[in-house]
Amino acid sequence: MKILITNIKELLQIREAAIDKVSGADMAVLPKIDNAYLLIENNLIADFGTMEDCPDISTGQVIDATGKTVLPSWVDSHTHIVYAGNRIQEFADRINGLSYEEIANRGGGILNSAKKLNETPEEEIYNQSKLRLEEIMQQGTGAVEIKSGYGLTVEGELKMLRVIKKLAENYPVKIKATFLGAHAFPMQYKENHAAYLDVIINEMLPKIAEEKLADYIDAFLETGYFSVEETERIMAAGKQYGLISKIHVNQFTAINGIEACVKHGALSVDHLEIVTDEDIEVLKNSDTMPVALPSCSYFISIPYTPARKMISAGLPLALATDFNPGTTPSGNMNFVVATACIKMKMTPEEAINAATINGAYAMGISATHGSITKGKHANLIITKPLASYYQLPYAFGSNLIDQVIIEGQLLY
Ligand SMILES: N=CN[C@@H](CCC(=O)O)C(=O)O
Ligand SMILES: [Zn+2]
Repeated sequence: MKILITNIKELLQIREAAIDKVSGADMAVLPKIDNAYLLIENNLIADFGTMEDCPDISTGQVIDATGKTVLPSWVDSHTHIVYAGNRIQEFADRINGLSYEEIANRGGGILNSAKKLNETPEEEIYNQSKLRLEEIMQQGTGAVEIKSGYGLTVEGELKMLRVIKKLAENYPVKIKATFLGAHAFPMQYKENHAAYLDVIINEMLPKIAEEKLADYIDAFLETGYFSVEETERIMAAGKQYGLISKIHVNQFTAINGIEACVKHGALSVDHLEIVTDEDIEVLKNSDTMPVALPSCSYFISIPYTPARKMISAGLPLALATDFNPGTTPSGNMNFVVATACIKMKMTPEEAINAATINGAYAMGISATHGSITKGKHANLIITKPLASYYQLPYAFGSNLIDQVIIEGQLLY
């Protein structure tokens, strides 16, 4: 099946030669073709160029994109979209003055979601989660990483990962699964961390590996959650089963966690609301992708990742949503891109690079996703008519997406 998109006003993020990520000053460069066409064949990007060279196709579908922008679909490399129920009461509690930490200390937060998850049947969790997946696909996300971490029991974690597997089987969107058993200590292990690490390493991990349910491993490396040493044990154990780490770190405090993550070859370090000069130095000499989650900063009123400082130091940066019931009940990558421009002072070019090719790197899929490159998967956003692509972050509250193509399939 062929799809030919013609008269594209601006075709963004074209990369003739495949690249895996962009860093530092290169993040400000977003190559594009004006008045372009793009040809899809067998769900892959077969060709693209200026309209002067546009081929005729005798079979297939032609989409006229006059006035519209076409770009790679968003790659959301950090989400928790599989969960049960909601945390609306905690939202109200925060408005009334409680902090995220105070709510967690009262048994709310992650443990609240874990209780709900363990009480809810797998099919019901699937039905709730698929609505969130459908929503983000319509908002232009073509690839998404989904974490476990609301089970915190062997059965609960397996249940979440099975739901993620079923979503991956039933939807065209590219999904990677991350095991996050080390998301919080269940109440009964608060005073016995070693015993819960034993459950993660010796009970959960072997079963997850046996059923091939996870691609990556994660931990919440944070004061009051998992220490540097505990996270190092998790990363090392994951590696034994072929799971590279992607770690929650530096959300509230900087405790030299990034250095440990880099030492263990983490694919990404995520959150980074608090970043020290030493953290930046460590990241400079690594292949680890820093990932910022601006909707989380927005929703719980914590600092934004210091993007300007990091990019000026020559680092790459990826953007993701963190879609979860507690700190970010939104999976809208359009809002993330806009907020990165508005609050983190990233340019539109930097933000789009961060939400496409660098997101793909943070998911381990930049060989196949994240740019307009011949042979890559046809995951595309076709916008409504725009004055220029700057309108995407500028009109931050508008839905500017007209059509979405995921793995060669036109969604609507
Ligand atoms: N910080 C740790 N985990 C999630 C929040 C989880 C929750 O509150 O449910 C996050 O990335 O923000
Ligand atoms: Zn998260």
